[in-house]
Amino acid sequence: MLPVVAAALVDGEGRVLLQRRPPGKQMADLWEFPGGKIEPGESPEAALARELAEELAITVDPATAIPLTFASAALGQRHLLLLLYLIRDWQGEPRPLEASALAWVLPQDMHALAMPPADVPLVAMLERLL
Ligand SMILES: Nc1nc2c([nH]c(=O)n2[C@@H]2O[C@H](COP(=O)(O)OP(=O)(O)OP(=O)(O)O)[C@@H](O)[C@H]2O)c(=O)[nH]1
Repeated sequence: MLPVVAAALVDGEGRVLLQRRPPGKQMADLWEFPGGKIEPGESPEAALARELAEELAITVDPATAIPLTFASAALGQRHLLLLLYLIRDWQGEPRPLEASALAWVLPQDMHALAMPPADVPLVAMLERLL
């Protein structure tokens, strides 16, 4: 089981921040929610704040991360459990420290982007929940 946290960072216009995975990595060039693997002993919320600092250079208070939905999907030989949190408040301007690009996208417009298979049901949930 691979536990992963990811963030739906939502701006005042209901757009969600996506980042593009860089060339050379697994699932290169796909658009994903910022986030990553939970380290042993780490809470999901702490992992989320750490990943957002590492990937986007923003500061998030773990207590303000709102559990939104999750995805459960096979990922190679492993099984991915992706916990998606809603984040409406952060400090700093997101910068693509690890991604090749960032984009603010309405959920309804995400269908036009190539995303990991596990994210497809998450997009459908965002359309209904945001
Ligand atoms: N952050 C993120 N990861 C996702 C999404 N959808 C999805 O299948 N994943 C998968 O969940 C895992 C996330 O872990 P990660 O971001 O630390 O993985 P990575 O390969 O980029 O980092 P690594 O080099 O440290 O292993 C990856 O296998 C990634 O492909 C998503 O929307 N956001």
